[in-house]
Amino acid sequence: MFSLPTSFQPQQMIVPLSQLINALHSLKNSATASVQTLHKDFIPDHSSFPNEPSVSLRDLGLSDISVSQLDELVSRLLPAPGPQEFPTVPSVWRTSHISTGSFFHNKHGFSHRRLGGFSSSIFHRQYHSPLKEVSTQLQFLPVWMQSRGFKTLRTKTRRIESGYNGPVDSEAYTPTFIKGLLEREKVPEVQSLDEVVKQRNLPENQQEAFKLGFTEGFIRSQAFTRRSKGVLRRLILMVLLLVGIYGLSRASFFSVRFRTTSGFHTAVDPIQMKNVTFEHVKGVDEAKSELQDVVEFLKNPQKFTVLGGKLPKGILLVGPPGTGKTLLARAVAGEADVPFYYASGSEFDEMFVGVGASRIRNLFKEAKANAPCVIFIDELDSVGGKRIESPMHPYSRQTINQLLAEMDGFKPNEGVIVIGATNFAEALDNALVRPGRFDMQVTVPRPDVKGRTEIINWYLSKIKVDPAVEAEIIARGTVGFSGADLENLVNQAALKAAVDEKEMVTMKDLEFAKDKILMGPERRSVEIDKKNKTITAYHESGHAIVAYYTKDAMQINKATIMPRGPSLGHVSLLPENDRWSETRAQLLAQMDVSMGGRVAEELIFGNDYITTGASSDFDGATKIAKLMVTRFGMSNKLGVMTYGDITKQSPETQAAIEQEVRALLKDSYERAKNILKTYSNEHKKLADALLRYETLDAKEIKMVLEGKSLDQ
Ligand SMILES: Nc1ncnc2c1ncn2[C@@H]1O[C@H](COP(=O)(O)OP(=O)(O)OP(=O)(O)O)[C@@H](O)[C@H]1O
Ligand SMILES: [Zn+2]
Repeated sequence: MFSLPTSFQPQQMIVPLSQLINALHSLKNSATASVQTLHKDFIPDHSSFPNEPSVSLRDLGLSDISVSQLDELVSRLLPAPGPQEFPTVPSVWRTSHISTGSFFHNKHGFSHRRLGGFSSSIFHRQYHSPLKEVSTQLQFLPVWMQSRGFKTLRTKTRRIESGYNGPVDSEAYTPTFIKGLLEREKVPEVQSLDEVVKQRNLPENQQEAFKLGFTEGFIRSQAFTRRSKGVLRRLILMVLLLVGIYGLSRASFFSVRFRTTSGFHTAVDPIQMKNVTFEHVKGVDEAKSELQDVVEFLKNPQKFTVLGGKLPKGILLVGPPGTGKTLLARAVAGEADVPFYYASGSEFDEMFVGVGASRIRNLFKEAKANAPCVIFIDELDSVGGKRIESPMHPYSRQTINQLLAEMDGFKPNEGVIVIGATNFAEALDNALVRPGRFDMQVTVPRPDVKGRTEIINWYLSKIKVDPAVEAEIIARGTVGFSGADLENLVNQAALKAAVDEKEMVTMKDLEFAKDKILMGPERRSVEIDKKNKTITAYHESGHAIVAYYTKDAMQINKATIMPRGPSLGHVSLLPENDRWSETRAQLLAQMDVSMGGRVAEELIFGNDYITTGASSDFDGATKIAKLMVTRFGMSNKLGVMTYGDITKQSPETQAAIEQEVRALLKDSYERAKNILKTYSNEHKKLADALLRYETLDAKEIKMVLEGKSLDQ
């Protein structure tokens, strides 16, 4: 397996919001502010969920930060480029999409682009409103610290939704109207920081400090209110139940419900998960084989220890959200056919003294009585995290100690395996990862192309699919998607097919779902005038033509002039594989394709009519050129050397860098122009076809360029 120095692993790069705010403020005040410190300690990325509440740039008092300042900030936050195991974008990186606007804003934070390798790419012409873009984008920043309050519900719901038709949880049986009642909790209540500050009537000089402090605990207090509201709602539910909507036959349902809703449970019920096995977890073969021993042990603990087998008591599953950690833990229990106890770290993190600790005690007591079994603690970092030691979590130390005491308190041959999940092991309290506790770590990475293909196929196998569907094509275009994201993609495609009253899900539906997730919903309703449509058609064809006729460019997947999210149209390219590294030729090709859009506008409509819609393409090209010169050692003049912080270089070096970047861009521009001049006929044909058909896939583009008719 591909293993890298930890410093390259992007999950490490997560920035506490407070630091980010500080950095943003200092950047705002001085162009040279150093934000290097931001590289250090950090919270995990819980990005993939669109419904998270958010704080916008305005809330941070930064609505007037410029795009280039933000860009500067982001580039400093980025880790050194290098081959990255996960072609993922850490949270902060998302702001870079944002700030440069060069790729789509994308709530999932998937990369179309990453340092040290540019994966699948999208080129587009966009509405011109950079600042608006920036503020929409930044809304995702606080997602980092939202993990605690909201994740439980989400995971829980997801757990229920993905129930594998088995008796997963009592809630799986809840009829729709009650489910609705329960689910309303999921809607986040967003309150801007400024509003909060206003409510408190704080003197001016304390406001900033309050904002920072509050940001740290922001979610916590909300989560708390939400929780109490949940209890209320559930009380209503109880009454409904008592009235007998269910009848006495539902007595067992009732008792479970009661325990989990009372807020102070006294007993914990295991979840039997007979029908979840390793078969259900795709694309994480390595993790599965590492866990195989644990399954054997659970099947027969005595035999195992007699043979001298040494097993950890605790296993830590480490990986980004949605990669199947919970599913894997369930599968371990399922494979061994033992009870599975689910708990979420955030459930233990309580405002009241002793509650968290007593929940832990109960959980272990119950589990030990039913050994062999698996205890799964999701979001372990929210109870056992380093950063937890703050006035906002007064009793977390107590809770951690209880957990440690419990883990120390049973012998390996008792057959209790504690599996903890975290997005990121470094966040955990050191005491937790000491021998005899969570001393085995299993990485659950985002799936690679092969894994993604398997996952897509797996979820496709549950629905009616057009036999012509090629999962691999979708997999290639979804670099950075987690298992949960892919499951969502297939669902969305099925939904789309259903809405269109199709018999089965086709490639078009899958592509549609992918674009929707990556770039936001289509905007069919936007009336775009004919002139603008024509410019967009030529712009996008320009990208496509350059990509088509440049040897080292990636293969074209699709071109469209259908507005989506902030863009007016786009061209997407597909890498053959998840690219670990890129050659100089590939980087140059990528730049040329970026240039194609603007050059097309210029050639067709003349210099006076070029639009602002290409700014993002230039940003993209510039970024690549800069990286080639300063990070990849691909410039002859500057040699094989990296220049970390450009502003710290001598004025001569800075000038040299700038000159090199300019030269690269100019050459690239000329190459694109050459191609578009040479193939001006094809360019026109493609633009016409786009105006007529709106969207063209790879095959159709090829036909148009070969002069074949698309109407049959
Ligand atoms: N590798 C996978 N194979 C099949 N399905 C997957 C995979 N990964 C995720 N899924 C789907 O996504 C759902 C959510 O995944 P799961 O809750 O296990 O992720 P997680 O890593 O525990 O996420 P989190 O950190 O957010 O709790 C699963 O129930 C499953 O339906
Ligand atoms: Zn473009």
